[in-house]
Amino acid sequence: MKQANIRNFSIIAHIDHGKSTLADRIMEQTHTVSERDTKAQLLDDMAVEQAHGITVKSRTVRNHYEADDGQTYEYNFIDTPGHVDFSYEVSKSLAASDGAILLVDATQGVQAQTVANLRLAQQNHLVIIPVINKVDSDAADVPRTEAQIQKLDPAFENLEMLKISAKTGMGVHEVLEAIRTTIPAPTGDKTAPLKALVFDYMYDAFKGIIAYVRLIDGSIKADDALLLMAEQTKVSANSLGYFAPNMTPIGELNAGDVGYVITGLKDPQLVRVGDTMTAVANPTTEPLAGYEPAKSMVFAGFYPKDNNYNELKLAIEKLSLNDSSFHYSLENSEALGAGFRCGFLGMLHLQIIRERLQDEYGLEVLTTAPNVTYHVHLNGQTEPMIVNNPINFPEFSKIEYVEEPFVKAEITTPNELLSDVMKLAEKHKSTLLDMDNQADLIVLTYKMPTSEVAYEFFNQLKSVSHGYATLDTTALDYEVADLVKVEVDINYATVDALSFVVHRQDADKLTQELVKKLKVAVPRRLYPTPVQAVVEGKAVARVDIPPLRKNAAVSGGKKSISKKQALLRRQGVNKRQSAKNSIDLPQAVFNAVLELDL
Ligand SMILES: Nc1nc2c(ncn2[C@@H]2O[C@H](COP(=O)(O)OP(=O)(O)OP(=O)(O)O)[C@@H](O)[C@H]2O)c(=O)[nH]1
Repeated sequence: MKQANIRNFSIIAHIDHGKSTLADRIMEQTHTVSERDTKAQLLDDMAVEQAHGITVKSRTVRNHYEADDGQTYEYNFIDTPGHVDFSYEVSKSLAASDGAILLVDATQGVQAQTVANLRLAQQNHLVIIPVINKVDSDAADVPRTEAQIQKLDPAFENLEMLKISAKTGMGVHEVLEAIRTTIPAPTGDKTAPLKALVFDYMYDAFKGIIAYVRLIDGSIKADDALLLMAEQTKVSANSLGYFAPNMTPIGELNAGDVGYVITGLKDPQLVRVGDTMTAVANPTTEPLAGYEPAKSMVFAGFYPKDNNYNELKLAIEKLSLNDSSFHYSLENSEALGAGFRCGFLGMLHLQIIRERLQDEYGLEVLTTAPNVTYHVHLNGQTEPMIVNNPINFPEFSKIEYVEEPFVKAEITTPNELLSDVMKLAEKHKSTLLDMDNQADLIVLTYKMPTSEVAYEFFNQLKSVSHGYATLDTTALDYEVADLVKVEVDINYATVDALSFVVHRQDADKLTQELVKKLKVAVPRRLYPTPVQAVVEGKAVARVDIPPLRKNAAVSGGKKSISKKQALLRRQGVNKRQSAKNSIDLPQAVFNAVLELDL
């Protein structure tokens, strides 16, 4: 394929505006797949994606398009996820594209994520084709949607926009033509030293690490000796090809192409998304700019449930490779043993990783309460202690002060929901920095503690705005905060894995809520079990879990004395045993903490 006949593009859209449906139609109309094969949304085949109805992981698919000018074009479509937790994935896909289709649902109009994704595309200097979708729907308001899009960018002002139905296929041919006529062909030099952007990775149990690449210059042939520049890792191109949408081997990838390289490499630690791939024989001198590594916002402990630590370790390693914004390190808890401290972009990300462990690896994990990274300044120390695990949060008498991270939170909301959204933000310790109009939407800019945004805020925002408001966050600096560690004692023994850190002002309310939940969640025993929440050495909330059976000392009046004595002896044995036994806690106990509105 001549380079002039290649187009690399993405589709960017607000969630549910029809991106996957349009991708399916494009694959059908270019005969990449037959209509029969396009069962329910081909691209969203990951089980979690189907369960959540959202695209999590980016895919790339090569299509061959026979255009109206009589020529055949190679259309590399790079799918992007639509959720805010995954904007990191979006930037990766966009860096590999030359243009983007900005898809807007005519029944909803421009939404916050439309604006946020457009901004990312503009930062990547992509040519943008706005397209209005769902025009077949009775609820569509095409003129209003068109007017909103026109206000987003001066370039769209007098533009005649494409109006389509991804569902019926109407107008999709015009989109295919616009891709050819509007998005530029890649401009690389096939004869220059190899320079390829590794924009994603996948792990395959048999084939090892598979790198997704966009070739900027040069070419790759099977068996070429390659170099991943970040870690100076040498690999061999065991096999290469493209996705159509299944892996399709090919002998050579050239400048401008998007495809995959099977490296055979087994160690996930040696590869990095955003890396530059070059040839050992004739390496490029200048690596590509790559990406900023994604910073974790939320941390939580993952512990194996059924003694399958090694299996869990392997699964977590593979997932972190496949999802470069998911980080982990090893950790230990007295209550739960060996486990992992995992870093996520947000709570939805955490939930999705948990589900992927279950769906793809059959592994259930115990999850501890989420937290952010704190800077703890100890008395007499100049450097702060970096704490991202409540277990390591130092004892209060040693602490001079604590700092927590803040974010700039940009909330885009329809005008009529403004007051509800503002009330919610205020509840989460925010400071309003700015207020602006964009199309028919209001953009509110707040400064907020990261912990307030990262846990439940997004779900609450979705709920008060019926899904119409969206959120975009950028990290700001650390600031002093009044934080305390809450410890949970069960039967007078601290269960370290249940500890969490909260703002002092919320500690009372949250600990009361917590013990109430624990009263139901902690398994009953033969004797009453006290559960208390402790803050700075003082028990601030307490419940007693009732015993499993009637206590011999207070009931069983009709029983004979010897039977009572036997029962008392059994209870005594149980008490002594339990003092020695490590406590076996079900996920329900951890959920009691996870469900708190921290
Ligand atoms: N009426 C109508 N419905 C559509 C059209 N395109 C998509 N839909 C429906 O809109 C819903 C969302 O479509 P998807 O293609 O899954 O949306 P998406 O943007 O890929 O969603 P995410 O992957 O979650 O970002 C589905 O129920 C589709 O059937 C259209 O042109 N007309």
